[in-house]
Amino acid sequence: MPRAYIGVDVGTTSTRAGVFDEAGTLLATARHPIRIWHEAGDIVEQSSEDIWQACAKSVRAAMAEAAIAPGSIGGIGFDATCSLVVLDPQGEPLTVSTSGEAQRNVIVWMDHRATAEARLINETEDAVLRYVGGSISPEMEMPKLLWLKRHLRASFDAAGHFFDLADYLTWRATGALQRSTCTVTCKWNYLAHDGGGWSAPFFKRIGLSDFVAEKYARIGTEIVAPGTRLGEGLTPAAAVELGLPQGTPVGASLIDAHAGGIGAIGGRDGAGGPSDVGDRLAYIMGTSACIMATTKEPCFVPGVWGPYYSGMVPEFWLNEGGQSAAGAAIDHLLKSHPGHGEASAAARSEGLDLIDFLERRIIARAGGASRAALLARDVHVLPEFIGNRSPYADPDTRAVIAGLDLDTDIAAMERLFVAGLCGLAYGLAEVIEAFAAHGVRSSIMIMGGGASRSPLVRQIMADTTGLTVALPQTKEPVLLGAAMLGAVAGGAYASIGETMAKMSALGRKSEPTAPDMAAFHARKREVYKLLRELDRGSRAAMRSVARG
Ligand SMILES: Nc1ncnc2c1ncn2[C@@H]1O[C@H](COP(=O)(O)OP(=O)(O)O)[C@@H](O)[C@H]1O
Ligand SMILES: O=C(CO)[C@H](O)[C@H](O)COP(=O)(O)O
Repeated sequence: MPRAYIGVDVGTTSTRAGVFDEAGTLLATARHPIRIWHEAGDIVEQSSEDIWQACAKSVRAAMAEAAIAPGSIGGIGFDATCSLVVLDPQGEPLTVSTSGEAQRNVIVWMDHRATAEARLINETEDAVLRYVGGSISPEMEMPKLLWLKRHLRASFDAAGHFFDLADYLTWRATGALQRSTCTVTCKWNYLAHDGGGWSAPFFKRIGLSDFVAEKYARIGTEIVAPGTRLGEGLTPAAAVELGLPQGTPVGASLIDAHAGGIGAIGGRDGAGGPSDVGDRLAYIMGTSACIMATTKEPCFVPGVWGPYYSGMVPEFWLNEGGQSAAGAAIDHLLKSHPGHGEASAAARSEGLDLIDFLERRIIARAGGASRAALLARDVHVLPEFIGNRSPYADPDTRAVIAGLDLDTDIAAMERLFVAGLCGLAYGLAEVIEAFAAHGVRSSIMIMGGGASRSPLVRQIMADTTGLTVALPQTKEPVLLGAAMLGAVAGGAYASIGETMAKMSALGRKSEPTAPDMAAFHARKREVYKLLRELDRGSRAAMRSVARG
C-alpha cells in the first residue's frame, strides 16, 4: 500500500495539518484556529490543551479530505512556534499567568515579559551567548524561565516539565520526553556541538542553578535529532484523538520556521538535481519572519541568532535572523488605518481576503508587482512594533511612520500597506548584509509562510535584496517540512537530507527587476535609516524621564 505522511504545524494563530505522499505531493490540508490571550505589558499566552485539541481536529479534517485509510499513514511530524509550555509532574497544565488560570500555561514566543531577565542574562556576558548572536532575546526560553522563577515562583517550583511547544506535542503524541536538537539549541542555550550540552556555569551565573541541581530533569536529559522515531509511536490515547492507528511513527520535532526551512531549501532545481543548501537562504514569513542560512562551518554574526549546530539541517550550522513582527506588522498597519472598514467591506463583497483584495488593486494600478513599490514613494515605515530581532538585537525598538496625511480612503491604505512591505524588505536586507559581512553568502532565497504566496511580497523582497526569490514547488513548505519528520521516523528515507532531495523541489522564481527600482529602493532605504535613528534618538531622549 502506498504510504502517506502527516505534517502538523502550530503557528501563532492556528494549527494546520497536511497529508503528503512519499514524493512530497500535498494530498489534503486543514486548519483550526487557536486561542490566544493578549494583555498589557507584552503578555501573550496560550493553552497547550487547546493547541493539542486543535491539532487533533486539523489532522482528522485533513485525513477526511484526503480520503485515505488511516493505516496508510507511515509517520507524523510536528512543528510549532518556539513558545514555553509549563506542566506539573502529572502532565497537567500549570499557569504562567498572573490571572492564575491553569489553562493559560503557554508563554507565547512573542511575549516580551522577560525583557528585564534577558538583560540580566546578557550582562553576564557568558560564553554560551556567543551562540545566540552575542545577545539573548526575551523571545527565548531562559529569560522566560527566569521570569517565572522571579515572578510566579509557585508555578516554577511546582512544574514537572518545561517544554518548547514543538517538544510538548511529541510528548503528548508518544509520551516520550526527548527534546529535539532544533528546539533546545535554538531557544534553550543547549550546545549541540563538540559534546557541549547544557552549560552548568551558565545556569549558575544566570540564577537558574535549579536545573543543574536536578540534573536537567525538567528541561530535558535526552536530546535527539529532528525526525528521530520517538517512543512506541502514537499512544493509544493520542491515536484515538488524532484518528490514526496506535503506534504510528512520530518524529522528533522542529520549530515552525525551521520546518519551513527544511521544506524549502533542499529541493531539486529543475533537472539540476539536489543543490547546495549553503547557497540557499530560507525566508519564512508569517506572523513573524525568520531568515535562515545554512553553513558547513560556524559563522558568528553579531545580532543574528546562532550559529546553531544541527539547529535545522542536521550536521550543518544555522544562522537565524528575524523580524518579530512581519505579517503581524502588516495586519496592525491595516487595522489601524481609517480606511479599514471600507476596504474590508469591499474585499468581502468580492469574496477576497483583505490583503489579497488590496494586492490585486495595487498590482493592476501600478502595472506590475515591481512598480507597485512606487506607490509608497512618500510614506515610510520602520515596522518594528515589537522590537528588532536582528541584526540589532534590540527588543525595545518601536515602529516609526513618516509621511501620513488626512486621507482616509482605500488608496491611502494601499500606500501604507506597500510602505510597510518595503520597511520589512529593508529590515530583511539589513540581515542579509550582516550575513554577507561575516562570510554567509547566498544567491537565492526560498520563501515560505503565509505571506510567501504574495507576488507583491516576493517581488519587493527580490528588488530590495538583489537576490532571486524562489517558491518551493509545494504551496505548503512548512507542513512539508513537518511531514518529512514523519517520513524519516517511519523509515521511508534514511535522513532529513535524503528526504529533502526526494520530497521537495523549487518552483516559481522572481528575479530582481529593472535598475530603476533598485535605485528607488536604495533612496527609500536612506529614509528608513533616518526612521531608525529617530526611534533610537527619541528613546534616548526620554530615557531619563520616569514612566507615568
Ligand atoms: N501579502 C501579504 N503581505 C504581508 N503579509 C501577509 C500577506 N499575506 C499574508 N500575510 C500575513 O501572514 C500571516 C499569516 O501567515 P501564517 O504563516 O499563516 O501565520 P502563522 O504561522 O504565524 O500563524 C498574517 O499575519 C498575514 O497578515
Ligand atoms: O521565533 C521563531 C522561530 O525561531 C518563530 O518566528 C516563531 O516561532 C513564530 O513563528 P510564526 O511567525 O510562524 O508564527
